[in-house]
Amino acid sequence: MSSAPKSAAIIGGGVIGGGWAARFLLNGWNVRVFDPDPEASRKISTVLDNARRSLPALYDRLLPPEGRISYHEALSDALDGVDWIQESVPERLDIKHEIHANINTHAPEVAIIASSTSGFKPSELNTNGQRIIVAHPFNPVYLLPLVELVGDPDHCARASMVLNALGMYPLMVRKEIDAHIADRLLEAVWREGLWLIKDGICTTKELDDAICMGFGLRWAQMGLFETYRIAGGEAGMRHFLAQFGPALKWPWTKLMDVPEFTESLVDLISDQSDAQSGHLSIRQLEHLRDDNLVGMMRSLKKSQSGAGATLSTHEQTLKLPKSHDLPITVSRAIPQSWTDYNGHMNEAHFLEAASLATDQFMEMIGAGPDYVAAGYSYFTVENHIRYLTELHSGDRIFITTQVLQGKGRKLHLFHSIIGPNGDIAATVETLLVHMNLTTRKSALPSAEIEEKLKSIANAHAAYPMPDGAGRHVGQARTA
Ligand SMILES: NC(=O)C1=CN([C@@H]2O[C@H](COP(=O)(O)OP(=O)(O)OC[C@H]3O[C@@H](n4cnc5c(N)ncnc54)[C@H](O)[C@@H]3O)[C@@H](O)[C@H]2O)C=CC1
Ligand SMILES: C[N+](C)(C)CC(=O)CC(=O)[O-]
Repeated sequence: MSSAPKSAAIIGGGVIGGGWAARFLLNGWNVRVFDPDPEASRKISTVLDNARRSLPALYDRLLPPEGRISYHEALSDALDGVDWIQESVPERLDIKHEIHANINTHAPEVAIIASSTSGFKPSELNTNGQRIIVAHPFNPVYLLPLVELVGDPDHCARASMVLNALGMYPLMVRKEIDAHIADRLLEAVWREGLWLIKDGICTTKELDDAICMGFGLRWAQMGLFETYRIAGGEAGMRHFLAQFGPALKWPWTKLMDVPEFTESLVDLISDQSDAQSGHLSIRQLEHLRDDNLVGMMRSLKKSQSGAGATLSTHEQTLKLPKSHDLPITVSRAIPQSWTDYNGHMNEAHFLEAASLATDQFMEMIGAGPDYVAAGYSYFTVENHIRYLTELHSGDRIFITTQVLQGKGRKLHLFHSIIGPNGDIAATVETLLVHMNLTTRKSALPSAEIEEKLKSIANAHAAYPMPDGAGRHVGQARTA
């Protein structure tokens, strides 16, 4: 396969097209946009700004260099030589049919052609023998991994590989159905919600509280069926069904009965929504949503649950840069969540970054997860941090790690955190001791590790002692 950047055509650059553009671009693809709206490039730039401040923050590795984005007045231009075509025009079958007919005329033969449609089936889109599949994403497309794939199995399988490489989670919908899987669920909650408000049972805020304070939190890490299995107690799902099965006959839902879509319903919902969130701009709400999503997804990554497992798999494909110098043990962007009220990276996260560097070094010498599972590891017994220059959200940093001593039970490392200008932003000097995890006592490392460390330490001895090594807080105590 050629290593030239791949390119995607984004047809319709609104909320969803803009999100797709960001997902492709930030994963190194070139993006070619076709949208007749003269405001399209401005709107997409704001989505890109959001994506740049949030997507890299999910990862403890750098994403590939950004691709190039271009805007095209003719559809045929936008489709020139592309590998993927993503249609995200408004959800109207007549508009979709018209644009699909044009796409079909100009699309490269090998390109995947996908529609973002929330609810139309491939059989409704492909009325003239086209080869469009559904690739239904979730907003914000640059952060949320789920994409529902519907249509020709071979095309969906190809699409699936691409989506995995973009850090997404393709879900094959095996049987086409109006509104796919996820949107049917959303639609059920949405319709029920409209009734609850129309009938004056609750306001938009109270309904949102009911989601955010309870089952919304559960659903990010386990779905409906796993959480209800647990809700059945020790007897699990069978007990849950025995208890709540009869409720299916009770009037606990109005699902088949949709409130009439009138001006007064629109006013009721919009006014309540203004009262609930009108004090914040859409941009502020987007930032709040994205920062929360990043925080949640990063913590799901630690437990490898739900979207965290997808994130972790993608992260493993992001390689550290090769170095002919001291080894690079971290290469990443600073997430917003690492900054504090002083508007810069908080002190605690310098240690977190250095701890990631130590973990990477452990992998390099063969003391990674398998070694730990075999009952041995290193424990940190001392750290000394020097904060030299400020770092800010979005800054790209890398860390080099020098072995100052690696003999017997002791391992003495010196991490230099290099900021975006190439300056040393901080140094973290770390002393570790090799441990037997069964006895919880210090012990000699394995012969292989001893050997590896010896050769690294010998090579690193050729470098001068780093500035600041051996420092302590030298402030004299005054009375
Ligand atoms: N908004 C959402 O939450 C989600 C929407 N979707 C689906 O994504 C698609 C797009 O929805 P949104 O982005 O929300 O709509 P939008 O209204 O934000 O954007 C639609 C864009 O298409 C452009 N457009 C209109 N006609 C066009 C044409 N003939 N050629 C090229 N561009 C054209 C418009 O100028 C506009 O920029 C729909 O199929 C929708 O169901 C999917 C997931 C979520
Ligand atoms: C409301 N909606 C049908 C446009 C929702 C979606 O398609 C998915 C989402 O992001 O909620």
